[in-house]
Amino acid sequence: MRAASSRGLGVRLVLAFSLIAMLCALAIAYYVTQARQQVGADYTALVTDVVRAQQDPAAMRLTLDSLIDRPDRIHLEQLNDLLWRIPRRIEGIRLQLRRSELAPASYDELLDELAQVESRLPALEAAIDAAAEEGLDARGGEAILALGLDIEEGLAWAYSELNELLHRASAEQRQLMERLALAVAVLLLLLLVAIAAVMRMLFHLHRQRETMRLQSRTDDLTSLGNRRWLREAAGEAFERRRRHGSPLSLMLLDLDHFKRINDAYGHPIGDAVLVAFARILERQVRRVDRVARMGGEEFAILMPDSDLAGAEALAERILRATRAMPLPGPAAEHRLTVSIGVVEAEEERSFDRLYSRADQLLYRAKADGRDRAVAGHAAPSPAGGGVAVHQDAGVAQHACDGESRR
Ligand SMILES: Nc1nc2c(ncn2[C@@H]2O[C@H](COP(=O)(O)OP(=O)(O)OP(=O)(O)O)[C@@H](O)[C@H]2O)c(=O)[nH]1
Repeated sequence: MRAASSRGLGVRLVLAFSLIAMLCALAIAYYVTQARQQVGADYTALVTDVVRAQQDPAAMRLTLDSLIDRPDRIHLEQLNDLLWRIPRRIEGIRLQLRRSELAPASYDELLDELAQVESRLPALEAAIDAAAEEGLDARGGEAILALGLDIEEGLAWAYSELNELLHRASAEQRQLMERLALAVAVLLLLLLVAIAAVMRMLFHLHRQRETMRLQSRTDDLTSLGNRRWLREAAGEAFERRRRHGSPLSLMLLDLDHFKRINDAYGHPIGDAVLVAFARILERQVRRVDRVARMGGEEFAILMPDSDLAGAEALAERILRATRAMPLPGPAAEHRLTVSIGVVEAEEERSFDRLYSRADQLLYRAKADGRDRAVAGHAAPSPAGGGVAVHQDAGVAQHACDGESRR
């Protein structure tokens, strides 16, 4: 009974713990994935734009070189295209930087440089327009080259610094997120450990309570159930009888002249006899029967699904087994006998009333000479003194056997 309920709680605790552990594992996995994706996505977009923008100074340098080598209208147009594209790129990067998590102090200088580049663009644009209208002479070419190189240099420096800043920030943020993820994982792990400890404690408490409950229902000497345990078992048996109408019998057993064993061989031998008798009873009964020590040298057997005839048959076997029972140590020569009262539940609905009837029959068995079972119906006699007893023939025969052995 104890093992089953402890196992039930154990299974429930393990299931609950597994569920919590699974949820924690899912939460960690989700958090780490999200954190990584988030960081990567933010800087990837900005870095991509910066890398694209870095092509502008390179293109500017190339176009200027081509223009100097071979002054041609097409190079002027290419420069014009660049002048149209550069401010848009700068504006896009400026917006993204301001929206980013980067500290403004880390990129303000770079934005200043880009602003200066932007401020130089109209001059270059004017020089290109002039060259386009009036033709490119040596002075115009030098002016375009000087202005263009200035812009190219500013852009190249600003974008390269920006690129480095983004890589550094990205690496730092990734590291930070990894540390955060680790911290969360450790916290969750600690939480799991705490939950496991609480569950373990609950499980132990439950087992302890079960053990105490069991101890309070167990007879220390024989390890049989005690009176309280039998009363509870009887409650269930009466309930089953009420629901299914199945028979229910009770047998009370009291060892005969047990005091003599104690007096002759000492209390420890008396204890050993009680234990040996308990084992005899356990061997004789069915699995559904409930054997208890009611106290002293008195025992009881509750027999669910057993009518009076079945109970008498069991009493008969017990009488025989008790007589044949070898007693321990110095008491080996001594023969033990037992007196038994057997009843089947009738109108009564409580254990106490059933017990009281069985006790009356046990009393009769003792009074009639011991080493016998008296079974049947016992009720206060009309005169109010004794008990009315129906005896089964077989059991009555044993009573005679018992008498003849004296
Ligand atoms: N060794 C031992 N003796 C016990 C225990 N509990 C009760 N007894 C003894 O059992 C004896 C019961 O004596 P009685 O009530 O006179 O009954 P009896 O000698 O069996 O005589 P009848 O019942 O009339 O046949 C007493 O000596 C108690 O001390 C126990 O746990 N161990």
